[in-house]
Amino acid sequence: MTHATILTPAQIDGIARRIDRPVVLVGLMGVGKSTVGRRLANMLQTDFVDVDDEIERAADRTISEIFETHGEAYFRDGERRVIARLMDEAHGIIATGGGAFVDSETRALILGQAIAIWLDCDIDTLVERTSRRDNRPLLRTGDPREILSGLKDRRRAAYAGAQIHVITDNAPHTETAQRILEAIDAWL
Ligand SMILES: Nc1ncnc2c1ncn2[C@@H]1O[C@H](COP(=O)(O)OP(=O)(O)O)[C@@H](O)[C@H]1O
Ligand SMILES: O=C(O)C1=C[C@@H](OP(=O)(O)O)[C@@H](O)[C@H](O)C1
Ligand SMILES: [Mg+2]
Repeated sequence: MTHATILTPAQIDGIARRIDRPVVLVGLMGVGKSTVGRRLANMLQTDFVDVDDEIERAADRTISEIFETHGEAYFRDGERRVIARLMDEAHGIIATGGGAFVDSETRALILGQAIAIWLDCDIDTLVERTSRRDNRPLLRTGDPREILSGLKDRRRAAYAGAQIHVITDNAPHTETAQRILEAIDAWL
């Protein structure tokens, strides 16, 4: 289904001026947090930060290397620290990694200081999108579809804590970014 609404530059500008907090994208691997987040920041002419990129930069290692060398718990500690710092400094659009909002401390921090958007789409789409790159260590431990389905069940309650829920399905990046803006506009 196509979504007919196209926001005009003036409408986008109007929404941008009303956004008084950072916007944090949460949801499963492959839903589009990193790529749609960047598009959204471009549209709003604001800054974009990807938490995974910040962790990689701080550790001078890729996410896969961090998982291999130090394990997931170490990665989660870094993730918690990076988000706490970003919430202090924060503005603009922040893409989290899929597990970040599951941590209750991180979730509370984000909900207190930002607008959390849960991006959500069907498992088939997530499986297809995450198969394009081999950069998600959690999906290497078994069948990606089973892993993603299990994570969806286990994480749903945490993601549902976000103030805004946007179902993206197969809409292209720009359309998804526009839907997010419309949802923020309706929520503010
Ligand atoms: N709405 C979309 N339409 C088409 N492709 C998308 C969409 N969202 C994400 N993708 C693609 O799926 C892959 C994973 O997206 P990414 O933004 O890295 O997801 P996340 O950060 O949520 O794991 C990328 O190849 C990206 O271009
Ligand atoms: O869901 C998760 O636990 C993870 C998601 C990844 O980010 P994306 O959601 O951007 O793929 C990355 O943080 C890490 O591989 C763990
Ligand atoms: Mg990402």
